[in-house]
Order: sequence, then C-alpha cells, then structure tokens
Amino acid sequence: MGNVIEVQNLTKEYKNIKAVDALSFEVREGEILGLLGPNGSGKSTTINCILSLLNFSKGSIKLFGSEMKPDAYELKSKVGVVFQDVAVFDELTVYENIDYFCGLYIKNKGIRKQYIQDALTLVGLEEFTKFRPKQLSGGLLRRLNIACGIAHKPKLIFLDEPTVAVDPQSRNNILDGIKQLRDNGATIVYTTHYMEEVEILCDRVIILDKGAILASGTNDELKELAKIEEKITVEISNLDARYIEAIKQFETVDMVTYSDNLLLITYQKGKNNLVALMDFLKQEGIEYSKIYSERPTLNDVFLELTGKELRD
Ligand SMILES: Nc1ncnc2c1ncn2[C@@H]1O[C@H](COP(=O)(O)OP(=O)(O)OP(=O)(O)O)[C@@H](O)[C@H]1O
Repeated sequence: MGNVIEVQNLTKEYKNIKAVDALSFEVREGEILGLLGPNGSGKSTTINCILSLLNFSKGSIKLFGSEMKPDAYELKSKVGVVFQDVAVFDELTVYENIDYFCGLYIKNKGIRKQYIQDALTLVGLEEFTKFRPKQLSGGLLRRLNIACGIAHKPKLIFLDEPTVAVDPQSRNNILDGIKQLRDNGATIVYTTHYMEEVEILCDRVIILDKGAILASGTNDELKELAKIEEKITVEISNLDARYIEAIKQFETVDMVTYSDNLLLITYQKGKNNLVALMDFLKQEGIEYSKIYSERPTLNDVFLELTGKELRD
C-alpha cells in the first residue's frame, strides 16, 4: 500500500516561534494515524499546512502522490475535514446540512441522496433528519458535524478531537463510525486528547512536541519505549512499612507507592514479577483482596517522553 500523505521537512514559523520544525512523516493508505501532542505542540498547524489553509516557510507536502496547493481542487475533493468547532448552518435541518456539504463535491442528485443516507446511518442520525442543529444535544450535534465532513466519501479524512465533551453513547457511536470509515477504505488522521481512544482506534501514532516528532510507531512499539514494563496493583489494608521497604529491594522493581489501601509497584523489566510478589505475600502471611498486573498504558509512555500529561 502506498502513502496517502507525504510530509517532508515541513517548517512553519510565526514571528519568533517555530510552530513546526523540519517535520517529516507519511500516512499510509488505509490506516488510522493518531496525531498526539500536548497543547501548542503543532498539531493544528501541521494539519492546516497539509490542507493548504496555511502557508509554510519550508518543506513539501504531497497528497496521493501530488503536490498539495491552495488551488488543488481535484485533490481537495478527495479530502474530508471535521474540525473541532462545530460548523453547520443553524437555519438548515440535519438532512439539508449534510446535503449542502455533500453537494459541494457530489453534483449528481441520485448519488448524493444515497451518500446522505449512508452518512446518516454511519453516525446514527436517521431519526433526526428534520431536526435543526439547535434542537440536537451536544453529542448529536458533533455527529452531524462528522456527517457533513464525510458524506462525500473522501478517501482521506482529518478528524480534530471529534469526541470532546460528548456523552458516552455518542462517543462510542463516533468511534465505531470512524472504524467503519477505515474499514470502507478511507485513510484517517485523528487528533485527540483521550489516550484510551488512541489505544483502541489508531493503527499508528505520532507524538509531537515543540513542532517535532518525539516518537512514532504502533501502540505496542511505543510501549516498548517506556522504561516501565509492568505495573502491579494490590488491594491490601494496613500494610506495614517494613514490607514496603522489602519489596523495594526486589531486583526488577522501579517504584513502590502505598496509599488508600492500594500498593502500586512498577517494574523496569523481568518475568514472573507477579508470581514472585504473591510468593512473598504468602510467605509473610499478608492477606490481600485483589492483585493484578498491567502493561504500561500509552499515557505512561507519553508522560515519560514529554514530561507532561496529555490533558494539561
Ligand atoms: N496564528 C498564530 N500566531 C502566532 N503563533 C501561533 C499561531 N497559531 C499557533 N501559534 C503557535 O504555534 C505553536 C503550535 O500551535 P498549534 O495550534 O499548532 O498547536 P496544537 O498542538 O494544535 O495545540 P492544541 O492542542 O492546543 O490545539 C504554539 O506555540 C502556538 O502558540
């Protein structure tokens, strides 16, 4: 499979800030690429440069193998964009809004009717076709925003934080819809502040910081970068401090904390950490209610690499 986006050496400067600094990456056909980064790391600037909404000082951007320019209308018709801020017409109904945006690219009325139907089904708004935006809940409004951005069946879709402040039902609907778009053959660039979404949705992730790539790879590849390899949590009451000190001496242990009856141990590496810990607890006659082991989450990796929480 080829590359749908090729960004090479992209640099965008505002007066005295390099918002994007010699950035190079590609997006492969049929993948969902997650673009992650703390606030101000250059995500929006990168996307706006790719869409030719912003000029840039250096570098090149190709979409579907051709150079992207402000007047590359043929290329633009293959692209769908769902911005974070909802942009629909208040005076039009749900159906009319989708019809309007789809009509910018699809002139044939018969085809457009089918495409609108497909978009309504994808976001689950079939029952709301006659509603106006003001009558919709926040979650349904976001679904309409998505339907308007993707109804013309673009091959490349940009989604900028489409699930911010939506209810769980709409969130699940949106995530399912995005997977379906990918399964139907679209390539997707997804920005979000929700790490769990990246874990379940994205085939590959790029972590940006200060306009440059800090790390990239699949979820598993990124987790390999983390210093921590395993986290074990034990629900345990009134644990004596001397046991905590003893656990800290285990060979592969990184850190041990104990608060609110939760003992949390992180390990840098090692096999059978869980068995060794359970053996120790048994040997010392320490009772516990639950014990479980987890791999580090992407959030742990992100924190380790950037020193920041994603939701700063
Ligand atoms: N119009 C502008 N003029 C000057 N500086 C800007 C402008 N737009 C963005 N910047 C700066 O460029 C850098 C990158 O901003 P950008 O909006 O691309 O980040 P982001 O990762 O999308 O952030 P967020 O997650 O908050 O949307 C920041 O330092 C920002 O302050």
